[in-house]
Amino acid sequence: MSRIQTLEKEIIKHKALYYQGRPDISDSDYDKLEEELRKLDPKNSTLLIVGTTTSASDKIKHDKKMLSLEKTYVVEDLVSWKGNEDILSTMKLDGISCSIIFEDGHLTMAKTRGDGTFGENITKKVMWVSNVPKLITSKNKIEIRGELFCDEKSFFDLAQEMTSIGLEKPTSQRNIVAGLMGRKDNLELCRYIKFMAFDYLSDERLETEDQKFKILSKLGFLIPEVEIHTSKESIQDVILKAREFMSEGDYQIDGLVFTFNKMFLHEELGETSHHPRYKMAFKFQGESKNTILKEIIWSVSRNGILTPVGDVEPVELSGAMISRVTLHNYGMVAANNLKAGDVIEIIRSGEVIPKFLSVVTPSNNKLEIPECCPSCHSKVEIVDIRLFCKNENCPGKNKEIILNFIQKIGIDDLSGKRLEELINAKLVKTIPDLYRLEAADLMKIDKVKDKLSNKLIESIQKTKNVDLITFLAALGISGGAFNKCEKIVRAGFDNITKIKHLSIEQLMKVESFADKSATDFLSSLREKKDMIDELVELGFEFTVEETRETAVTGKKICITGALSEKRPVIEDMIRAGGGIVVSSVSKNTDILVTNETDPTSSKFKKALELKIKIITEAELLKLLA
Ligand SMILES: NC(=O)c1ccc[n+]([C@@H]2O[C@H](COP(=O)([O-])OP(=O)(O)OC[C@H]3O[C@@H](n4cnc5c(N)ncnc54)[C@H](O)[C@@H]3O)[C@@H](O)[C@H]2O)c1
Ligand SMILES: [Zn+2]
Repeated sequence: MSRIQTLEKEIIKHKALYYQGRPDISDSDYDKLEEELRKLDPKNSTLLIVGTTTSASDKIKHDKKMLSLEKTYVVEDLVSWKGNEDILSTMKLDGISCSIIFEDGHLTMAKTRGDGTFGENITKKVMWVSNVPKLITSKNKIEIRGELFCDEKSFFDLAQEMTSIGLEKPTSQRNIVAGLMGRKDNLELCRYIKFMAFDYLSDERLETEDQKFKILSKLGFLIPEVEIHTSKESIQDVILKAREFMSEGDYQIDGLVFTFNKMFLHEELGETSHHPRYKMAFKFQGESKNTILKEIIWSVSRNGILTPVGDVEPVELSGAMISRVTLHNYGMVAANNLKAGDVIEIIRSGEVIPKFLSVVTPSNNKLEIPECCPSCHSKVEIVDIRLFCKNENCPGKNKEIILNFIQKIGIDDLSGKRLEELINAKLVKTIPDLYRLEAADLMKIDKVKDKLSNKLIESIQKTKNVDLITFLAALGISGGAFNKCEKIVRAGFDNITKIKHLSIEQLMKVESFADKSATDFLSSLREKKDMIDELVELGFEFTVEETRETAVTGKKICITGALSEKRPVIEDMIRAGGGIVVSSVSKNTDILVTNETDPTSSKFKKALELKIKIITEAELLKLLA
């Protein structure tokens, strides 16, 4: 058999397994097979197959074909595809696609995508999906398309229920959805599945894509957050947001889907046999590998959540050696019965922290869930899928709060280890305590000599003159990352008094704050008011940098190696020039700043590999001038 024939066979086999929820290989390994075939035979018809043929006896023909999506990993591709048209973005859920038909207001049929032409009848199962309305107000025949998916909390509950009734534990949030849709019994388990709608097909003539989402929402369907983009900057913003969601969100996404907003363009552009030309998926390239989980380490975070990190046998993933992966939360550990010795699949996508994906081979060890906080030993509380230390004075939690502040405000000489010594010596309990420290205090702790303590005090005191956005971002307000605080300050809330008196109405008018995010932000800010007053009393003064239009405006810039000034100083200069500081190099990075001449750092090597512009500090200063 030729290599081409072998690849064709392999691809078809793996597709069939994957769409039944029983993949044999990782997505990145599967993608490599497609890539290889594309190189050998770009027009091979196997590459045009949508999904997999269904072997089910109950096959239903789709009125309109259900296609796959064209994908890219590069922002520039999206921007050139967009041209001057407005495009709309939604998160790309990683579940299985589903079409639901309503006639005379009643749900009459639900089917999978199948091979795009014929789908499998899953009506009985979808009847169990509680967030799918079974009766709607529209009397016409309409078709709703969307994704069936399983969120973290439901996965946790589902895994428990499946074990309790003697079924095999589900392997992953994605696979279990396909698995349940293929089951002949226990249909009630489908009540743990949710549906998110993203397409509306009817005889109605609509002008724009976003009208569809308004209709879907009115009919009672859960819809993804929709944003319309007119510029490259806003596309980059939403990609950044999706990236955050990938590591922190409670359901799985594998990118974003972009669609031309004007419906007449859909007709004009049409479809290939594989995908519509008016849609484009932006995916985060991820590589996954198997490794051994050596130990689960729990630590308490600044919001009191006990987070599990997996210490794994080092493996190389997308050019970096990985020895630690996030195991997300208690729910994930419990639902997957994670324990030392398990062989697990881990993934690293773009700049996202490497994370656990699924268990490949379980070990014989026992699942161990901590009963006490690793820092203060008080009893932990279980809230849904998270373990909490609710002790207000938990030293571990306080250390994380203060350490976050130290790093964000830029007290470079104060390491986590030294902070721990200060906390243990009862010299520091809160952030303001840092600013009350005197040289004599510092000399009480081990190895801190006269000269060093003066230098440390100087570094701390220097940060009292701070850019307002940096200060706010350092406070650790919930939902108050740098880019969010920047939006608030740039919206005219440019002094601390205005910030302290922010109202919910005002905040909701600021870009990217909605009802819930605004409420969360304000209640968290309120808790920190006394501390802000204390810091002001200790002599804090805030500045607001004017941003200027420069040659780096809108550019994503990464720094590596030592520069003549401290990192935060250079970073502030970049931000003041309208640039965006990023922490690692990816395809989306525009510039790497370094004074290295030889590629020693991994960022340097990666930038060379991706042909990203590399400039020196001196050249950066010229661009900022
Ligand atoms: N591991 C394996 O063995 C294996 C085998 C086959 C395929 N795969 C993986 O499957 C993927 C390819 O599958 P595909 O062809 O179904 O394409 P896809 O899943 O990448 O994209 C198409 C689907 O995205 C879904 N979608 C989710 N959110 C959406 C939104 N907001 N708007 C529009 N659509 C949305 C739709 O259901 C649509 O059918 C690849 O990632 C590949 O690695 C893996
Ligand atoms: Zn604690």
